[in-house]
Amino acid sequence: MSSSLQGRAELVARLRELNALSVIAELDDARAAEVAERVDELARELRGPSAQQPWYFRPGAAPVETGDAWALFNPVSPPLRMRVDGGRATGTTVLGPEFGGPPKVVHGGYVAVLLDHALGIYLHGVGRSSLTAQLSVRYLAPTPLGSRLTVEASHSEIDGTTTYAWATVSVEGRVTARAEGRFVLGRGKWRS
Ligand SMILES: CCCCCCCCCCCCCC(=O)SCCNC(=O)CCNC(=O)[C@H](O)C(C)(C)COP(=O)(O)OP(=O)(O)OC[C@H]1O[C@@H](n2cnc3c(N)ncnc32)[C@H](O)[C@@H]1OP(=O)(O)O
Repeated sequence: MSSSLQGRAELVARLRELNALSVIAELDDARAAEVAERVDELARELRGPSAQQPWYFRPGAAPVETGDAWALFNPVSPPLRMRVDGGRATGTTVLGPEFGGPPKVVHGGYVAVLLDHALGIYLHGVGRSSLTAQLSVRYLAPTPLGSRLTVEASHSEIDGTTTYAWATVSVEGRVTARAEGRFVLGRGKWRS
């Protein structure tokens, strides 16, 4: 990664930490307001004309594998980098307190994001870049915060422009959530 992109990645890493600390730090309201003012000072430096789309969508802007740009450079994405190999996509991640729903448990919506993202990267990796048409998630056990999660995705059937695919989230070999879905080949720039 070029040094300028390391700067981008570092900015996002610090923002992630700030997100996490904002939900766990012991702060009274006055101290929280003080910190907010200092964060706003920083934001003022960045305000001004900016693109509508994330910078990493510009052609050639982010020389990293597809999907990694989202994980590395978007501070509200779960930090999940997937590898597609041997008919399967696999990745691992640890989600911090900012992704929490019930105490100590990953919010179900973020679990669905992990599954959908893994499926998107898998389909792109096998040359079938698709949009999610339908996704059904079975939450089999609570997905813990702060533990190493393994995310896997693959497909079961192809029917014309439709791919039926599945993904799982596991912790220590135990599946906590499984998604099955229907994905339709994207049009235009999505069509690979
Ligand atoms: C640096 C760069 C980084 C880049 C990162 C990139 C990776 C990012 C990865 C992250 C990505 C994360 C992933 C995301 O976030 S993807 C974003 C979330 N998904 C969407 O926004 C999709 C919105 N929907 C659509 O655009 C269209 O409705 C689609 C494209 C889905 C279908 O369009 P269209 O209707 O024109 O297609 P068709 O007429 O050829 O139908 C085909 C077949 O499909 C059936 N069908 C259709 N819809 C549905 C439905 N809703 N449920 C069930 N079935 C449905 C339909 O009946 C037909 O079946 P059959 O009659 O043949 O049996």
